[in-house]
Amino acid sequence: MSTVLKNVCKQYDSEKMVLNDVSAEIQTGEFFVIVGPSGCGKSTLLRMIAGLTQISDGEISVDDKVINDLAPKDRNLTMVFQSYALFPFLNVWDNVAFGLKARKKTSQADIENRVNEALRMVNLEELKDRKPRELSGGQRQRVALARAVASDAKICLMDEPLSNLDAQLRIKMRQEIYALQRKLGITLIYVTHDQVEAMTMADHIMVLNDSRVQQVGTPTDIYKHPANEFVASFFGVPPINILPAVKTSNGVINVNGDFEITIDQPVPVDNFTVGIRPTELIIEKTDELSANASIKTIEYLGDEKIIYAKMSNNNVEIAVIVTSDADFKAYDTINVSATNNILLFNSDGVNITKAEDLINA
Ligand SMILES: Nc1ncnc2c1ncn2[C@@H]1O[C@H](COP(=O)(O)OP(=O)(O)OP(=O)(O)O)[C@@H](O)[C@H]1O
Repeated sequence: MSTVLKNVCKQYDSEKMVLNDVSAEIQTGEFFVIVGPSGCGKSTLLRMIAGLTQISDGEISVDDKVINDLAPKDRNLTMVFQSYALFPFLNVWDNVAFGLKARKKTSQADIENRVNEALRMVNLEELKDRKPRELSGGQRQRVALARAVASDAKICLMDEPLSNLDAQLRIKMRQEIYALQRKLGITLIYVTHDQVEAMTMADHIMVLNDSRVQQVGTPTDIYKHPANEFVASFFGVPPINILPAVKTSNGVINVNGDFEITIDQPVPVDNFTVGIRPTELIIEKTDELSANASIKTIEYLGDEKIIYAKMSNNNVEIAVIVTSDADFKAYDTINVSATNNILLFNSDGVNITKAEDLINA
């Protein structure tokens, strides 16, 4: 049982393709996150699943039934928008009950039970008589969530539901949405541009960019085995360092003309780049003559420091994470090297770390 997107495409009028050949399988009961930079087509894809936007080509099916031409109300799903979409003239209770009442299929007693239970689950029982304007952003978001909880839809779609909240509330609501999804066992398809939200909540993540799916996988997969340079750079703060490299001898590569790494895999001959996470770079203070980089700025993050440095060749900038007691300051000259826990990308940006064709070469 699942929601399947098969070669889904979208083109608005004569504009360029907004979504090109999008395919994925979303399992029933999973937390599925669609993530990507602004304008990559996330909301369009969600709206197509909801039936609010027509698809140009391809197929969307739920439990083996194609739903391309089904009206939104017949799709057995509920949607939480970024703007919450609450009715300003209705109080909290009536906002949550609205969809159930409109469907006319549910008895009054059932409506009351479900609305009360939904309000209890999102901790809003006390505020049930208030109007949306008398609520904080987080409370409004909870009303929108309660509405989704009260419906008996098996699939819930959320479009950047936390983007209007401050950082602390976002973390709290993130945990609440995650707990609710687990408790209710619904399929949740969640759109965000925030890689941390994607990483912390998803069972599976779809990464979109340039109108195409870059990768679908678990958070661990996506972080450890990114399909390409884009995915590698999208996840991780600060982002992975992407540096030019050349092969010097078997198993040894020279990075940016600055330092060498011995790796345990065959190395491509032509142009390639290496991806090194900020935790995998090693730095030590040294005198100017033997230095291959100098520190520009340092950010203190409590337990850690992020060191931003400039390599001596090509003005390439790097970010390194060190423990907060490491003794570095701006303008120090340093020697940079790296562990061999790195990624290799070919000239098209495709991840070729441990690629079969290299191993068999
Ligand atoms: N109704 C429309 N008519 C024409 N073009 C549209 C329409 N809706 C969206 N687009 C275009 O489609 C592209 C994808 O938009 P969409 O809103 O799906 O992206 P997004 O990834 O959700 O972006 P954001 O994170 O900024 O909300 C954009 O270039 C946008 O301008």
